[in-house]
Amino acid sequence: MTVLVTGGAGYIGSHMVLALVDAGQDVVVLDDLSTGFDWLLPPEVTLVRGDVADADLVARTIREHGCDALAHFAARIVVPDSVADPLGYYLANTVKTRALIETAVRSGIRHVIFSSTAAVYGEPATVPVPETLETNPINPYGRSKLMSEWMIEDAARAHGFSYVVLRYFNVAGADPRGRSGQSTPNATHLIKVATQAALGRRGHMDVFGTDYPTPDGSCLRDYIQVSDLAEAHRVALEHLRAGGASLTLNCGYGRGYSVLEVVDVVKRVSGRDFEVRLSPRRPGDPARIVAGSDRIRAELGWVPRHDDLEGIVRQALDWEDQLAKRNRI
Ligand SMILES: NC(=O)c1ccc[n+]([C@@H]2O[C@H](COP(=O)([O-])OP(=O)(O)OC[C@H]3O[C@@H](n4cnc5c(N)ncnc54)[C@H](O)[C@@H]3O)[C@@H](O)[C@H]2O)c1
Ligand SMILES: O=c1ccn([C@@H]2O[C@H](COP(=O)(O)OP(=O)(O)O[C@H]3O[C@H](CO)[C@H](O)[C@H](O)[C@H]3O)[C@@H](O)[C@H]2O)c(=O)[nH]1
Repeated sequence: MTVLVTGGAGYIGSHMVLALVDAGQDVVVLDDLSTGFDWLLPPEVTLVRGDVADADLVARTIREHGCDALAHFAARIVVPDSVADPLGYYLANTVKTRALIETAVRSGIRHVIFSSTAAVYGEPATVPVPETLETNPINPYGRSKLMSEWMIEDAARAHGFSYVVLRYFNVAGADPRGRSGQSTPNATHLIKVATQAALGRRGHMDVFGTDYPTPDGSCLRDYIQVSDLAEAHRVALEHLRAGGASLTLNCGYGRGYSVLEVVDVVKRVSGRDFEVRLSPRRPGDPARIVAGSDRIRAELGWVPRHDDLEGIVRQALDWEDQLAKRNRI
């Protein structure tokens, strides 16, 4: 029984690959390397380079590797880009997911784990957000992912596979053993940007919006450490393979930090000061989003081990050192 991991050469997918390999499981990665890196993968893992919408390639990969499960990470992920290029996002995240699920159904995949997002909730009136809250995405990225959730639910009902949809909140940090981390040179994620500023790899950073209805005026987010998230996938897969029911689960810790608080933590942990510009709001950003995390703990027995913002920032800084040592910046 092998797991097909799409987007496995990316930031989060590569941590899932490590979690599976550490647990002694067989994995094959399908990735077009558009934003991923083959050097993030452990040597024992096969990388098939190609597109998730290439039905022949996907069917052949599933057949040749004897895959029973699919973990679908491949996507475009930047909220403001999705506002600028909605049709590109619907193609990458919705149309291609439809094609992939069709091939998976035809090829006999039994279990699907799907990377969804807190962006499906949009601008919730209260936080933390339970999974039962009505979805109401406010940007094309969130809409593109919500449509995929619906397709997976409908296809599972019609074709008899089981699924876990995981709605990630803000993913951060790196593998504690230094094997992977956020490696995109022009990444837009807050903790990556702030650590690059701390290390002098950027001249300054911007805080996008200080007039939000939050305690300090900057946006609130729930930062989940990437190996804790990978572990959630591993236990979700175990649940499905044991015959467990399909589920939709938030992945977060249930506590929000503001952008300004995160910047302070990066300054404190790195011991470096850097220029922070208070800039206008970025399009598509909700003011605050924090996970209700009771359901994943109850349903999967998931126990996070890295719920500590300082530790997450330290891992992100350590990974930047690794990138420099490996000449990857
Ligand atoms: N990073 C976050 O904070 C966050 C939050 C919520 C949800 N997610 C979701 O998690 C998933 C992974 O995100 P990430 O942060 O690791 O991004 P990433 O860009 O590092 O990884 C995406 C991977 O998918 C590959 N890919 C993209 N399109 C492909 C295609 N058509 N065919 C084959 N491979 C393709 C890329 O090369 C890359 O390796 C995405 O589905 C994203 O929507 C991420
Ligand atoms: O240089 C920066 C980068 C970000 N931010 C702010 O920091 C917060 C977090 O921004 P990120 O870009 O790190 O993350 P997002 O909240 O926009 O989105 C992330 O989390 C979402 C779920 O909450 C989605 O799933 C998405 O894929 C993922 O990128 C936002 O308020 C953003 O405006 C800054 O102020 N300056």
